[in-house]
Amino acid sequence: MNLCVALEGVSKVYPAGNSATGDLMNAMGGHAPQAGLPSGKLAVDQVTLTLKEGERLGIVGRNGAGKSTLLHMIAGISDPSSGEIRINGKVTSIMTLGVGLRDDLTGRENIYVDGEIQGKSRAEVDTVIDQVIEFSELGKFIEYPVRTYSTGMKARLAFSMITHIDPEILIIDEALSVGDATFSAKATARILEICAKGKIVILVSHGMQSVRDICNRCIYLKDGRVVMDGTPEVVTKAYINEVRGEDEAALMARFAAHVGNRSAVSGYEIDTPVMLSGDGHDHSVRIEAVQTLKVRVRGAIPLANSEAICRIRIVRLDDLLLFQQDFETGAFGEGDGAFGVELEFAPLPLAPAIYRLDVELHDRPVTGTSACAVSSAIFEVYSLSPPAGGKPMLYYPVRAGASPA
Ligand SMILES: Nc1ncnc2c1ncn2[C@@H]1O[C@H](COP(=O)(O)OP(=O)(O)OP(=O)(O)O)[C@@H](O)[C@H]1O
Repeated sequence: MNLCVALEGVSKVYPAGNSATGDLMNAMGGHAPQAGLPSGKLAVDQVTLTLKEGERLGIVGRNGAGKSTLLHMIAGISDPSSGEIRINGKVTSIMTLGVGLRDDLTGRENIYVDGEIQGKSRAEVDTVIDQVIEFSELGKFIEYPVRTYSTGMKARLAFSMITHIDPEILIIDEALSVGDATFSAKATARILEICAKGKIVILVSHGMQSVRDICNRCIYLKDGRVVMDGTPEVVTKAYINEVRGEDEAALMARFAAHVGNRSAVSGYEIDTPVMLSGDGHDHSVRIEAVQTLKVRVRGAIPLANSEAICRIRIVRLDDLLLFQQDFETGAFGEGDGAFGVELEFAPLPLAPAIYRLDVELHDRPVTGTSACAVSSAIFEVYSLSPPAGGKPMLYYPVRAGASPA
């Protein structure tokens, strides 16, 4: 028998109101319902695809693109709303590793139960059980109830069980992201072994490297549609570039909204903060890592308030708070309601990336989050000797040149 998976115009619509997320996604850009399809969330849209023996398909796409829905239909867990799925061969699916395990049974007992579900006799399971246990690296834990296992241990057991039953068509959803790096490498090698025997594998993963390592074909799913079908190298590269472009634009837009000086209460003002290196030069835009940095803040508070607080924060582009300190403005008062605060980092303990400096004025020691005045600036920390592996993309939404407002 020639193993084969064939999808012809397969669509899936989740009825409206089935999930809050589904409704929201729909409202934010779901497609208009196709003729003959019920209204609701169109999760998979007219997918036509044929997989032959020896093909290892990776499916990539953003959250909510329809990857799991597509896999569930191929695995027979749910039916398409329209279209046809033909399958030659026995489908074995690992949807979420460890979910099918019985918590009250030991690891060993679970292997027998799973064998029975797969149609194996106890004697047949006996011939592979030692290999399964060895592969799982669970040691003595194999005799303990599964409820005592960590998520990673459950994943190892489930993966070991599944790959020792010679699946014909193996469907894996994110399985390889579970477990430690060593086991994940072993799991990848095991899948390659299965593939070498000419089987069909369908893998959904957010790990582009897993897709490149395991698959020889890849589709990019976007809003339920196949927008690209090609080699894993080409498709994953195109996907990463597109996602990165969208993420960078979204992140910069988010940050840009925070940049500038704003005064919410009259009398409270902050000038754009100045950043100085150890030699006194202005480095407000680009600062070299591991150098001394001074932050100089100037502004005004009402003369009558000696309790005002100036809060300085440094936030990384992904919103991670890295530094926060409150200063009494009164103690630094320069008369006429003007205040000045200076802060020195010697050296600056920030890795190369894009950051935001927030300065807030509060009329008294901070109790809530509302400030009387705020000033924010974006800056880049760079290194003349960047670590191997390139720049972390999330932290680099723009090239050098972002300037404080
Ligand atoms: N049971 C359901 N009822 C209603 N809508 C659903 C249901 N399951 C999924 N959806 C919606 O269908 C769309 C596709 O979901 P799906 O889980 O297939 O995407 P995915 O690509 O696997 O996402 P992720 O990468 O986050 O797992 C999403 O908009 C999701 O909200």
